[in-house]
Amino acid sequence: MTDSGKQSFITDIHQLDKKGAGQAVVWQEEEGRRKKLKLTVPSTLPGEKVRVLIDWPKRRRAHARVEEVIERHPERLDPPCPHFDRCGGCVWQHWRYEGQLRHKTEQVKALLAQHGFDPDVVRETIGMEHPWHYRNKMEFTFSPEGLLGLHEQGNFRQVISLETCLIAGEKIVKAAMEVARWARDHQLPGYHKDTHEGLLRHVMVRESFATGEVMVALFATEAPEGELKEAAADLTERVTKALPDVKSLLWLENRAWADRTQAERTHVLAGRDFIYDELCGFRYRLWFDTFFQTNPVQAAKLVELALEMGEPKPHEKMIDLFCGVGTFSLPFAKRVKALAGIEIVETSIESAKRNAKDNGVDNTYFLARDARRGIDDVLEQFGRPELLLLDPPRSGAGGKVMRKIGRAQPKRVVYVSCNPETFVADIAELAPFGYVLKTVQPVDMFPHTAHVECCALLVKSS
Ligand SMILES: C[S@@+](CC[C@H](N)C(=O)[O-])C[C@H]1O[C@@H](n2cnc3c(N)ncnc32)[C@H](O)[C@@H]1O
Repeated sequence: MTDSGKQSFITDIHQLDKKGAGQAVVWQEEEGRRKKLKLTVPSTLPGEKVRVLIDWPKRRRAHARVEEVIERHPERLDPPCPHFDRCGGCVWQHWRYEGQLRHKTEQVKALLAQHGFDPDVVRETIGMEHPWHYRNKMEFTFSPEGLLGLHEQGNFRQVISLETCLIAGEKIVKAAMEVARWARDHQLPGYHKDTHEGLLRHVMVRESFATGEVMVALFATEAPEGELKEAAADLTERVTKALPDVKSLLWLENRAWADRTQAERTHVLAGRDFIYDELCGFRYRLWFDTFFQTNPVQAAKLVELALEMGEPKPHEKMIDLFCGVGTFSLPFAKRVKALAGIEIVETSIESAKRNAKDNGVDNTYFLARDARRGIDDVLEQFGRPELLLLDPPRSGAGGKVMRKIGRAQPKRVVYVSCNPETFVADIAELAPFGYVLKTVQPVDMFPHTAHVECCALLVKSS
């Protein structure tokens, strides 16, 4: 027991949890009985012996900070980012990249085996050659004091003031620092989530690695008018001077209670209200709220992989379910007779249609509909597809959608997943329809985090 009433324990890290933190168990004698406490210990690795300091909590689980690593994992590194211990952006900068990739492969294999699938269909995870500055989009938050930064690990109320970020594109960091200096120089107040007072809420920066174009979007509770007009003009001058690649500088009014980067009104301070990006030779217009793959280097590999696995043919019809703005639709449409894309967000569908037109793709049919209803509508109007690709959100497609896919009987299903757990549950629904899992290829879209993306092929056996 220390002077502060905390207790010190030496313990072994036995495994990692789903979010990438170490797990350990410690025991305490209390009134003659041994009590067990499960610990979550960020920034540790399996097999390490560590000293932690904790308040013994009332519950059986607690978060603990490492005081000392007594026995180090052979792949442990000194994390290069000064914010690593506090920032919620990365969890594994203390682990050699090869170890991260190996862990991701093993995680997918173990999950498949647990659900009765053959783990040998899983290939080694495809990593990045340079796993730094890979993100093409970041959202930063203002603290009530007006400091711009990222959320603290596990604490969405606390903002860590930003000095650098090693996973964001370099222009993104530069733009965010410029806006942070501007806010400080003008002494503009940050927004307070509890009282709903204050002005500055978020900054979202997008950078196209292909075209070089940058979008900077500032979210505030008021319009850039009246007393704010001068400050807005100064923001425009500073940002466009420091970053000539900013082709879209936006001031977005957001008065909603929800803590999201949404807007009631858009004010274009400089340039247009979208930027151009490119992926696999296709050109896309991206607005501030357009979903687009955030690691373009790995996204290009993912699209190539999906094409390789799906083997689209010129006489075939295909469905792209959860198609977004058409990242998979356009390259596939070039190789099939006709493609139908289904997506719930209307603006994404408008964008997909425009992207198809901009790229000279004229055999697509895009439908803004919930996947469940969309499949029925498309099957009715379009007929049975030979090939179906799905790329659902983290929650997965769900049993009803998967059974509809099974009944539609495409010959081949390519499943792109950002959550192995929902992926395994979804593909289990296809087994009774005669689908066999042929290949699972994990692709590391988010180095230094525990996220795992996979591209898988299922083929109808009879
Ligand atoms: C992981 S993203 C994939 C988007 C696209 N394939 C891409 O690579 O850009 C998942 C998409 O599913 C859409 N979505 C979420 N729920 C949906 C639903 N119930 N029905 C149809 N689309 C949905 C989201 O809007 C999002 O665009």
